[in-house]
Amino acid sequence: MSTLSFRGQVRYASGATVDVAFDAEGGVTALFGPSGSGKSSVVAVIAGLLRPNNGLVRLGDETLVDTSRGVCLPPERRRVGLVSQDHLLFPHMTAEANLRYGMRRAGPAPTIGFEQACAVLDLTELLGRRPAELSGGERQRVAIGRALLSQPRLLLLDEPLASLDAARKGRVLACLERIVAEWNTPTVLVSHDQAEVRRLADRVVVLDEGRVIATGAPDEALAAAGPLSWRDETGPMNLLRLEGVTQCDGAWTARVAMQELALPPLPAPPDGPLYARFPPHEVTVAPPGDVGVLSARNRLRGVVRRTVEVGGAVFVAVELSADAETSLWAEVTPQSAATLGLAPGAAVQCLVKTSSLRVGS
Ligand SMILES: Nc1ncnc2c1ncn2[C@@H]1O[C@H](COP(=O)(O)OP(=O)(O)OP(=O)(O)O)[C@@H](O)[C@H]1O
Repeated sequence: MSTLSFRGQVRYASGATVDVAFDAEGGVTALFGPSGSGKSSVVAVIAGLLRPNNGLVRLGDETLVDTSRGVCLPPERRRVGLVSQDHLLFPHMTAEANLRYGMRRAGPAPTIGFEQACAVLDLTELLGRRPAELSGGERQRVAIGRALLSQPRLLLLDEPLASLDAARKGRVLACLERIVAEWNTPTVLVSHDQAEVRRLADRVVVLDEGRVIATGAPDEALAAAGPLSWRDETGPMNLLRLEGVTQCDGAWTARVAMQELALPPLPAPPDGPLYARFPPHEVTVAPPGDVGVLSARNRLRGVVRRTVEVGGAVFVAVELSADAETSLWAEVTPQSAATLGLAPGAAVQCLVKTSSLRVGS
């Protein structure tokens, strides 16, 4: 198993600096962060497309970059399989020829065979087609297959799902899950999608403004990184993984941290993991105990872990009882935070209207 040890500093002429260090020991390591946080710079340094001003990058016992000794291996000698958003398949070659091109770069004792890769990535029907005759998701699967067949010591996936719609995303995600389970090739996944990260990653490195602001298991690292990193395209967003989703008399419910959550109606029984998304400003914080009759059906009990003031609002991280791994953010005014005594250790309940929840994969 190749461990990636990354230390790199890049200073751009624009004044932007990326200064990042992390270790990735097998499994899937996600680089997560908002736009401009430095993810692509780190990928480019690992792949050999960008030489850092200072850096020491090692993969297993091989040194890819050591600026102090003037070492910077060219991309083709790194055995890093890169799949990026603009999957660069050869347009004049069929899917099969693209895949076999990947195999030409493999070492003498391949561990991943052609038929096996086609089966896992669902490519068998597509082999005779050229890239222009494939959908975005199909092209992405061929690109992943080609990278895998080159027997990389490290798979580098740079936002592999970014340009796909929800259905195609689900299909490629399922393929990635199978790849991880089948071969356990050490993988670095770049993403700004929390759900993707939680589903695939063993550990997360959260970047912001060119620095590492948290690392650890997905829930832990994302919670530690604070509300500004818990974003989707619409702004700060909570994301809770739902367990035991069931329907009874037309009402859908699920469990989160051993507590019950009432869900809005779902079109169909879930196929794969489901998440509830809701913005922190949709959460009402109340003291524990009876708060009387309210329209909000969801009352999640927890303990305040920390508070962060951002732009005149107070974001409160609440660790849900019975599962300290799961937390959510509530946004309140400084006045409410003071009145309610929202400080670390305070017991609270978080009221969330069912209609505020968006449920999806
Ligand atoms: N070629 C360049 N010249 C000057 N500045 C750059 C260059 N490439 C990146 N930067 C700056 O370096 C910082 C990190 O950028 P980087 O592309 O690594 O971030 P990112 O997290 O990959 O962003 P995105 O999610 O938008 O791709 C940003 O401030 C960016 O403006």
